[in-house]
Amino acid sequence: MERTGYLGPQGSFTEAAAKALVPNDERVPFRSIPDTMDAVKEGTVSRAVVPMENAIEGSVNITLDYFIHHQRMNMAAEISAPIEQHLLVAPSHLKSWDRVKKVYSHPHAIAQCHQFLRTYLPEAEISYVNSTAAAAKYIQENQQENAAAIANDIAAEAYGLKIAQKKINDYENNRTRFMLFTNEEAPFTNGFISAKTDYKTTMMVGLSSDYSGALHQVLAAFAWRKINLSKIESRPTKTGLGNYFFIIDAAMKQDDILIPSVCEELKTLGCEVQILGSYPCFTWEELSGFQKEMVKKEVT
Ligand SMILES: O=C(O)C(=O)C[C@]1(C(=O)O)C=C[C@@H](O)C=C1
Repeated sequence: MERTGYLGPQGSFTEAAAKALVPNDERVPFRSIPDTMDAVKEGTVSRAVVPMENAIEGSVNITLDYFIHHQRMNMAAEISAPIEQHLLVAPSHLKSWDRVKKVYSHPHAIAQCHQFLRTYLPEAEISYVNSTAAAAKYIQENQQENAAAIANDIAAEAYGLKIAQKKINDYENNRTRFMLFTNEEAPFTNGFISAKTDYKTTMMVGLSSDYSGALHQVLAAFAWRKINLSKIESRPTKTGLGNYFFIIDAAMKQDDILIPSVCEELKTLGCEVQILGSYPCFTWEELSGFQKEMVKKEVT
């Protein structure tokens, strides 16, 4: 059985994503995103699931930066999952939830509920912790504190908390993309890959120098081959102000013709190019549908 690390503790969104993506693995919680990724390099686990991007707040920069600068592995699979944030309190604070003095959660969860907090808890101090589930666990362990956590219903159940306010994220259709990283070279399998499975190939591109139209030329290499890009993002190289590289997600599986020829063209332009992974992309809805079907088959 494979061991998969995830941003814990139990009850995090990341745990739910890992459970859907690799249901048969032994899942091991870690206390931070870098710790989860380090565990793969150290061999404690063979793969890691961590949050990558949220529909409201954008990229999880610590994941991207730690991966690029400190812990290079393969991007091996993606799962996107719906995210519903709730305000959780200890049972004794249920009626007085609007008088809590402090709100704990992961920075991304706080950002997803920014307007809610401004409107209903404008005086509350915000305290950032490593994950939504870590916030819920903290409230359970410190019930005397007049405080709340932003987390999901699984965490509410796991830590004996009450949902004081449901669905407090400021925008509907809240989703997060989670990435499975591994050191293994073999292609990812979880038994759910079919001919209909979508793939992405993620590339890191550094421009040779700052000249007008440089990015346009990079994008043209994809455009004339009719390769659809699902995301392009710039991140600092951390070598000086204004120095950036681009992370480009091409909506296709790595092949023998198109992707290698894009790389060649970009290199001819003087760009540095690295392929960070080519991986299947799942949704939580499709995987939980598959898993329900399997349970039904086992029962009948
Ligand atoms: O997995 C969790 O519970 C987390 O706290 C992480 C995280 C994230 O970093 O995006 C995961 C999903 C939600 O978007 C909010 C927080």
